[in-house]
Amino acid sequence: MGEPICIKDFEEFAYKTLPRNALDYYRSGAGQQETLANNKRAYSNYRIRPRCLRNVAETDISVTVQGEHVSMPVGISPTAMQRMAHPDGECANAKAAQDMGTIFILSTISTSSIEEVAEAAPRGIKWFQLYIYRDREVTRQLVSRAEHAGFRALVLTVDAPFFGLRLADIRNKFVLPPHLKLANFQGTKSTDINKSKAGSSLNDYVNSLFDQTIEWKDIAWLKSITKLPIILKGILNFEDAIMAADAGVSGIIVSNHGGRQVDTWPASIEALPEIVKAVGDRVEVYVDGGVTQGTDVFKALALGAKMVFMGRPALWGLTYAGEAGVKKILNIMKREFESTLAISGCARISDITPSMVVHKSYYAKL
Ligand SMILES: Cc1cc2nc3c(=O)[nH]c(=O)nc-3n(C[C@H](O)[C@H](O)[C@H](O)COP(=O)(O)O)c2cc1C
Ligand SMILES: CCCCCCC(=O)C(=O)O
Repeated sequence: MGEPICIKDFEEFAYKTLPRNALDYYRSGAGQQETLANNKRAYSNYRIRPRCLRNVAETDISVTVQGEHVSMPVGISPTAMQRMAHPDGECANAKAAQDMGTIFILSTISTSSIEEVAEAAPRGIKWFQLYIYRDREVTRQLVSRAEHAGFRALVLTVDAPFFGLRLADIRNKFVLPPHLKLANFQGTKSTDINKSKAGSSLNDYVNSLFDQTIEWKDIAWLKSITKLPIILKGILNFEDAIMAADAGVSGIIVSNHGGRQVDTWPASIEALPEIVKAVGDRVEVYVDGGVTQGTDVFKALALGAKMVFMGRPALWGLTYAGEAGVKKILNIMKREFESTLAISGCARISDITPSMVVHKSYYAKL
């Protein structure tokens, strides 16, 4: 293969290179993986209706997110255990995002610690993704460490009280390779996913340590222990979006967890419009899942997202060349989005209007 020039090229490289245990963990969706496939396919159900003769000589793709200047509306979603893709793992990913001026979200389940990532990318806009542990002291400490390390927001994942059934991980009896650790928990029982079990060790980990009792009232608890803005990740309908806004969160990531939790949940882009309609002006709305092209970014923004995030593409970039690989991925997305924007008649993001993206049925009806 020559130099990769689109996200699919990086994916193909990773599929040929990564060990089976890691590749299957990264690529899998839940069940028969319909939602996983649909996340991508659903973008093809939308068409861009371009405008012309609108002076696009100079383009600006920067955006303000949670009050901060971000160079492009594409950031990096939290994905666990990135050192299986590259020895520098999350540190390399965060550095690439810093260099590109965009947001990096660190997973609780990372193989580089909060402090290591902060040291690697001190100037980057970093958000910390939080899972709430039954042991609230563990949770409290994660929050406090993220605050001290300069993370600027907490992303509370609300779609994973239990772990989705990912068949390949169960068949492979997934274990984290012995040279790697869950770096935020050195020396505690929360590190224990290196040992072989009957099925995937991930299911055991989540089911025994995450707090399945959390409810809307726990958002108030989280707010009481932090000053950071709270963003809920994993909302897929307007009812929950309204409750999130009522609970005083600062943002929502419309997400089905990359199709990894329950198969046949809607594609994220399908769920986005009803959420934007319900809460668009009250909280910032972002989306992830299946974003692999600049045209996807344009569509998501026209449908009301402020920003999109990508999970797996960054893992494929890491696999290819660590920090440089993720930078290449982000540069490709930047170039593709700039090209889509300008050639469709927009010089800046505020020029994108809802009427510029329609469901494909619009044309069937004409
Ligand atoms: C390998 C992998 C690990 C993930 N780990 C986490 C995690 O630790 N926390 C979380 O909130 N979401 C996690 N996610 C979900 C991502 O944050 C994101 O929602 C999803 O990957 C977006 O879809 P995409 O991969 O098609 O871009 C993970 C996804 C993948 C693929
Ligand atoms: C060790 C448990 C892994 C938990 C969560 C990681 C994740 O969210 C995923 O989708 O995988």
